[in-house]
Amino acid sequence: MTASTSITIATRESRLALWQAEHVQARLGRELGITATLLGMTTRGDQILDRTLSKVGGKGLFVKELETALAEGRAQLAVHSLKDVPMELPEGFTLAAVLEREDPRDAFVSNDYASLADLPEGAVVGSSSLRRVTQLLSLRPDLRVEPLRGNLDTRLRKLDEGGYHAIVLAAAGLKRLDLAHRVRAVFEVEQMLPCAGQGALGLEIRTDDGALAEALARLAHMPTQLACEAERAVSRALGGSCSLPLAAHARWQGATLCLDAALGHAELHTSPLLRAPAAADVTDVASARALGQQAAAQLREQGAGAYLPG
Ligand SMILES: NCc1[nH]cc(CCC(=O)O)c1CC(=O)O
Repeated sequence: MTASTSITIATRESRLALWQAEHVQARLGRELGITATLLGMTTRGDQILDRTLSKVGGKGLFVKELETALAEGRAQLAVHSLKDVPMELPEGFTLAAVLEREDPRDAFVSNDYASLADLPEGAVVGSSSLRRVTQLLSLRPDLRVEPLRGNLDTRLRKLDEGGYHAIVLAAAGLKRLDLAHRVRAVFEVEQMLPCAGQGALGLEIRTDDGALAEALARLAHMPTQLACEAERAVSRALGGSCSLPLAAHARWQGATLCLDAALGHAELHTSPLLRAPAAADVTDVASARALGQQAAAQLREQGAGAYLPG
């Protein structure tokens, strides 16, 4: 790619998606000399607000329309929150780079309470994420967890309208939108293990676009990319479905990647969580994925089979 190259970035139109696309647009210009324009699109995932996404087709709903734009040549690059990207991309598409991760943790957001521990008995907490629901109930079985969908602004508005005592959101999204002041407490990862890829951005392109792949590789942050490879491999090894209450988070200690995975029961949200800690020296994608597969195997040994949807 030359300095005069210009491309189109396909993006969803939520404030967060646009922030992320503009962030990548700025980096393309600054670091690679590539001019990019944005193509905003509405996806099915943005339109379905009344049902839990896992029941209507899951994460893929946020990326399909963007992939169609890539396939038809209306755009060359799609910017995604990595956690919304399915574990297996359709034939013809590839993740060219994963960018350095923002804070991967979940945040406790409330107008009246400083932390989860402060919530009164039986308080109502908003979340539609099975991963968050199972972990919340394992920390505080007395809570009532109620569905909460929509983009970040919508979810905050529903909190402010009084529908919930508190809600749980990704810290990364709130920080990116200058909403960090809404965070009352950040969950330590041991308490509320994040989902695979949380806080990271994934850059998706057509597999046949070799020149763009080569250019984007320079934006990749390898420690994040390998950590996310390990996290995503856990999910892939368990079937890759987003209707699983599955958490996977990896951290570096020197050259060692420390991966934690937690699985809740797909239907009985009060069943105890299964946990698999695993660690290995990781140097490349293959060793990162092997670590994720090892954690998934540990979950299976603990009885994950009975936790997976039938
Ligand atoms: N599922 C929606 C979604 N996708 C990415 C983020 C936040 C940013 C990120 O985790 O990268 C969010 C909001 C949330 O989970 O609270």
